[in-house]
Amino acid sequence: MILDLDIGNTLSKWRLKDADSSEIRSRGAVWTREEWRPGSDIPDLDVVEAVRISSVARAAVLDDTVKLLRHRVGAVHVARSTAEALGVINGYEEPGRLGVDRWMGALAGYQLAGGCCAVDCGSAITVDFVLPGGKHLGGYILPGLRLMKESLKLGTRNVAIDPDSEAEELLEPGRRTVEAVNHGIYMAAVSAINRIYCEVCDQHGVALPMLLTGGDARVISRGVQVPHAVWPDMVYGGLEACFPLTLAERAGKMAGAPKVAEPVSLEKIHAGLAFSMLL
Ligand SMILES: Nc1ncnc2c1ncn2[C@@H]1O[C@H](COP(=O)(O)OP(=O)(O)O)[C@@H](O)[C@H]1O
Ligand SMILES: CC(C)(COP(=O)(O)O)[C@@H](O)C(=O)NCCC(=O)O
Ligand SMILES: [K+]
Repeated sequence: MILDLDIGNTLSKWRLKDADSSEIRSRGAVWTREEWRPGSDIPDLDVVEAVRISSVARAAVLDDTVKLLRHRVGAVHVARSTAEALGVINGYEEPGRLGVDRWMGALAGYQLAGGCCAVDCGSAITVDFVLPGGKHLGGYILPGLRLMKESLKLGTRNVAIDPDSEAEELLEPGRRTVEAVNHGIYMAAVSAINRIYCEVCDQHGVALPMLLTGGDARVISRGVQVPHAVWPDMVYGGLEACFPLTLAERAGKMAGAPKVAEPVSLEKIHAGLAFSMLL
């Protein structure tokens, strides 16, 4: 069994993948915390022959995790942001400083779709661009839905956006504090994503496929007008591509990869932008 770990600022996600059949056998998530214990949080390390890790938590969290796992598991692969990988050139001035979850997402997106816009809706919302040919432009970092809400301190932090809400409802003016906050932060997130996408595609003259991942991807997806696909396992896809272990992975297959949505034409993107500038 292969254990894949995606340690984010809020949640540490894990999944067990069958090394022979490439099927996902189980998955889960625990809060990212300082003294995270893989032995007690993740079931049955005895069946695990290899671990792949993407972590943006404090270095000490990763160090402890790796130390614990090395005792129990033969192979532990830790992903790093590098200047180049799998045909993608990292756009950061200091490539190692790009969040490794963003790098994994960009690599997975490029492997799946060629040039792409990779959006990760977690504690932060990140929007990264890779052009056809593999040039990563860099990206944008915004507070995620939960962080935006907590920063307001209006006593609404415990009333989350219902992930099953329809976008039309979430974009209406709120008539209670909690609604005004939820609808405000939702509007901020989806309009920023739509606008960023249009600006960058227009500027670079290419309509890129968009891929969405992260804990808030489903609800944000409903408000994003740009054609896109949701890929909950996108960060794991980067781990698979960087450290291929199964036959399917060596053949370039990433688990749960969605059908890529055809982007709208550049003309439409340009017209939409021109219109929004008039408002
Ligand atoms: N069951 C859940 N528990 C916690 N957060 C959730 C849950 N479902 C959705 N979320 C949202 O997902 C975000 C965490 O998403 P995730 O992609 O795991 O973030 P990170 O990678 O930063 O840890 C939270 O900030 C919250 O807005
Ligand atoms: C931007 C992030 C905080 C997003 O993390 P997440 O919301 O997925 O927990 C993470 O990718 C990170 O710590 N990045 C380092 C800074 C950078 O990418 O420039
Ligand atoms: K994120």
